[in-house]
Amino acid sequence: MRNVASYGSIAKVDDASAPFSASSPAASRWSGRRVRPSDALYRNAVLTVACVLTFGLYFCYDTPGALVTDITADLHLTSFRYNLLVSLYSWPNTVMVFVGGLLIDRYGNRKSAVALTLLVLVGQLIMTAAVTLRWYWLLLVGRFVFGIGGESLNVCQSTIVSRWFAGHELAMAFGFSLTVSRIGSILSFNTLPYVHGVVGLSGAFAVGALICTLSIAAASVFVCLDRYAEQCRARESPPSAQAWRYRVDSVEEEEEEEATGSMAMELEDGIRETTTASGDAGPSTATSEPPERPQRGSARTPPPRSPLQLGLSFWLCSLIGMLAYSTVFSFIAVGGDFFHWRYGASREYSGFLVSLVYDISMFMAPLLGRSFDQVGLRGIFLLTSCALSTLSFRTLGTHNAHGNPALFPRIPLLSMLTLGLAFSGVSSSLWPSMTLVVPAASLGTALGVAQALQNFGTSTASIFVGRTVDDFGYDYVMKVFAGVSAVAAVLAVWWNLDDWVHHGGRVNRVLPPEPADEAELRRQLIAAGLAVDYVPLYVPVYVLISPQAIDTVRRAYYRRLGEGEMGMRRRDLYARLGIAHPDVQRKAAEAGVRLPRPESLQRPTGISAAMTTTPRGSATPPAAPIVSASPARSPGMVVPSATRLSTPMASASPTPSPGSGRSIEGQPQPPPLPRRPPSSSLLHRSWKESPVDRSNRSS
Ligand SMILES: NCCCC[C@H](NC(=O)[C@@H](N)CC(=O)O)C(=O)O
Repeated sequence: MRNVASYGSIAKVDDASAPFSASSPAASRWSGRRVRPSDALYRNAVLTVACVLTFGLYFCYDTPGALVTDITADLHLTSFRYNLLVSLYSWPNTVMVFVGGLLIDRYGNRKSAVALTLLVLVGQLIMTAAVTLRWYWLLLVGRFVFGIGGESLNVCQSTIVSRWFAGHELAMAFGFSLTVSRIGSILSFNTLPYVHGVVGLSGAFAVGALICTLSIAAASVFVCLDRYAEQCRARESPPSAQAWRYRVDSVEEEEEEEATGSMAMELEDGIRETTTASGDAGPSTATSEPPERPQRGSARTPPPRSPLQLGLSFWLCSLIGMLAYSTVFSFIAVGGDFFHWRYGASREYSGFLVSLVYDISMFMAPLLGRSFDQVGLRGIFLLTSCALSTLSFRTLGTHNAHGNPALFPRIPLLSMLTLGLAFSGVSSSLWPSMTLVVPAASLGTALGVAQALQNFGTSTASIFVGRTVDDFGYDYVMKVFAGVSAVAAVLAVWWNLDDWVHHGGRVNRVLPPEPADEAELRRQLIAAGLAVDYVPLYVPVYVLISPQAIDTVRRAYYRRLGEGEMGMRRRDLYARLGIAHPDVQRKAAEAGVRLPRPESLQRPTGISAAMTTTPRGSATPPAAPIVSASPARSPGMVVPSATRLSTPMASASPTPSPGSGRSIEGQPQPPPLPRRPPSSSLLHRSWKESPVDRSNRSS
């Protein structure tokens, strides 16, 4: 047996085995309105903790950069040793972050977020111990552990954001996560030198560890929020609904298969689209609750794909990211030196110019993200950003005929503003697009591969810069960077074309609201026959069969026949009394049915009698007089004998009295029906206002 439970405004079929689930109307009545994962407040909380996840990571990542002079001086590090320390974050991640992505797909976001924030903290604590003990090798170990946790944490954050904010909020949510990450970097550069002055190197690293605990707290809160959302979803989505989702997914899959030839991919795409949500209920759902993570072991759950199955679109996107990020990151690493030596800028101004990339990105990321959500065009903007990078590097590596380092003095500032805008565009459009071109079940793997490529590109570019600058100079390096950015732009053209031809331009489209949006979910449940939309069903039926409706139709009918208000009241009265209306009598005569003559009617004193039997002030209108051959049944009531109709003509009265057609003089009478008040309030009003009645009462 199934019953219908309330799902917000949705009536949904639920299993009777859970008669008082927390989502049942009864439970809702007792518990009041519960916070729903689709609430804006809830989703903002999720976004906040998701952003804070990597705050500690970015703060600590830039600690060596912020304290470069102090670290090298305090620990007596050579340039090689320092660079080895810094690059030990990236090198292992040319492989390790790929493994991390696989594990994230395997174990889910909640476990991964906690484990990875812990790993980042452990790495930072090891580094803190290392600088305290002045053990360089331990510093390397710490940076290694920190890097393994950190890059995978980036992947985890991206999968969380894409699952909770899939749809029309995706890019903006990514933008906010980038902003918080940038704030972590900027805070590190701006505060750590002062912190070092107060508490020394160990203290500065310890502050980083303290900030990492903030990220662990964020991970813990995320676990609670995500789990609660999942519980809500489980309560509100019966197993059959889940099964239906997968059925719909496979339909989508078949449609897409023709275009892509990849059945599994589209099945997973469909699952992401129907379960993300942001959540799944996310119901930002939009109402968005987080998308449901496909459960392993489920017969219908598609397995994560191997990287080789991720498709051309993904690989192009990853390559663009690798080229674009590697030039910017490796330029940032040497930017201060570059501006100082090549342009003669002061150390401070050089630092300011370099930091512009992060500063602009911090402000622009959410703005660009919001724009992408509103107008789409992620692919076009990624292409434009790569072109802007090309322009920026090209101008930085251009000199006038006299060998002066700039075509005009403002080149560094303008180029860095351009590069900042380009970097913002790349980071704001690349990651949301990445989540659109890979199936949800393989997102961790895909982002892991992309990050691994990015780390490989950045490490390689850094080595290239180190080996090239001394022999060929910075101009050469800038020109190579411009060339690499141009290649990225060409790949972006290819990527856009491929997406347009094979996938209908999905990366440039405006995404619809979360599928878990309540309205959409209701539509889906109703379409699947799992919910009853009682508003369309119940209200029209009620309206159609209501006494008011019947009376309105009847009145409209008689009005069309030219009956006035008084005539209709008379009809009401005749109907109530069970007396044949003159029209009826005429028709009966025409039909050859003999009706008693109207003159045989006694004065309807029975009306008064009937009224006296109705308590004053009673909400129940006076019942029509019960017609009975037995006066004993209704003492004081005069039976208008020979006036009751038993012929079909009685039905000429649209609202026959309960007693009509049951009493014809000389004929056997059926047992009297129980008294029942007239159902129409209009009839009641007519009755009360009837002048006949008034005259009867006065008599
Ligand atoms: N969840 C954020 C997506 C990554 C943002 C991106 N960072 C990276 O790609 C890191 N691999 C950078 C690093 O090496 O720290 C960014 O735009 O910062």
